[in-house]
Amino acid sequence: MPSQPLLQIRDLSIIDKNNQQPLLNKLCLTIHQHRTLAIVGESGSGKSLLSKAIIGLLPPTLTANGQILFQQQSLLDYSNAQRQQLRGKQINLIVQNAMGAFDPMMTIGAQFMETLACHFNLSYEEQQQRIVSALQKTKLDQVHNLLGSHPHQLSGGQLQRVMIAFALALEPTIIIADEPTTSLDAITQYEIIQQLTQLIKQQNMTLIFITHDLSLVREIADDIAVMKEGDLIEYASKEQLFNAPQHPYTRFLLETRRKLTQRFEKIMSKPYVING
Ligand SMILES: Nc1ncnc2c1ncn2[C@@H]1O[C@H](COP(=O)(O)OP(=O)(O)OP(=O)(O)O)[C@@H](O)[C@H]1O
Repeated sequence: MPSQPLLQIRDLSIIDKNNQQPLLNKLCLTIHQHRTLAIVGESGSGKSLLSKAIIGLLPPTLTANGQILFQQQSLLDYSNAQRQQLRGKQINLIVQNAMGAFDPMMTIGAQFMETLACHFNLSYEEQQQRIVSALQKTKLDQVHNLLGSHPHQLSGGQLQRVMIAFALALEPTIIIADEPTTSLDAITQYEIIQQLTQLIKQQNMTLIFITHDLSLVREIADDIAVMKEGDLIEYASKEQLFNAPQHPYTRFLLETRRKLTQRFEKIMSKPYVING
């Protein structure tokens, strides 16, 4: 039984003001509380633009028409100040390139405290408690050393975990994760996503997860939206989509993945022989 709609997107179009080209076409999507929605689709299909429109970070050369209702409030009618207040605390974005998201001149601890101060009125001790707890939840070691470090002193995996900890510490209603681990190796990627999805469930948050990776989607999603060339072509529960895909493009995506998996399994089942 689906829960309350948290986010309703109605006839959302995004137009390039320079040439009036539509980049997203009258997209309609309802996102329910406490669920994980995966958005999949080929490169350039409009996944990131959709997430930017939700969080209010579209570049000024693009315009959004239609409606984005968050808890019945029309976000496209919000002022910049209202959007800024919502960002981070209510709707939080975790992006792919963690390094670019941090200030290189400030320690992680100082940035964490600054972020919390924007949204909460906490004492120094309360801030520290919240920061350490969020970092530990993402399985980061030596938290105190880490807080004194600058971003360049951390690995890609550590930085991604810190970014997730920032998001969790703000206890947002929705986290949008836009290919958050693409730049990491497969094992670290898998571990981080597992932790992120577990923590999101524990903290009763809603997750929108943007990815190309259908195997990951099968693991973590409740619902799946498939995009192609600015259109939402299919939106269904995971079971429905994997068992009975309706659109030929969705069938093509699933078939391609199945063939790749079969090929991989065939290669792995052969004994390893060194020629020559
Ligand atoms: N600022 C912009 N101005 C004009 N066109 C843009 C802008 N940003 C994105 N686009 C175009 O909009 C389309 C959708 O881009 P978007 O970044 O949302 O794709 P995506 O599905 O997230 O792709 P990827 O998986 O490669 O990240 C693309 O054709 C892209 O070139």
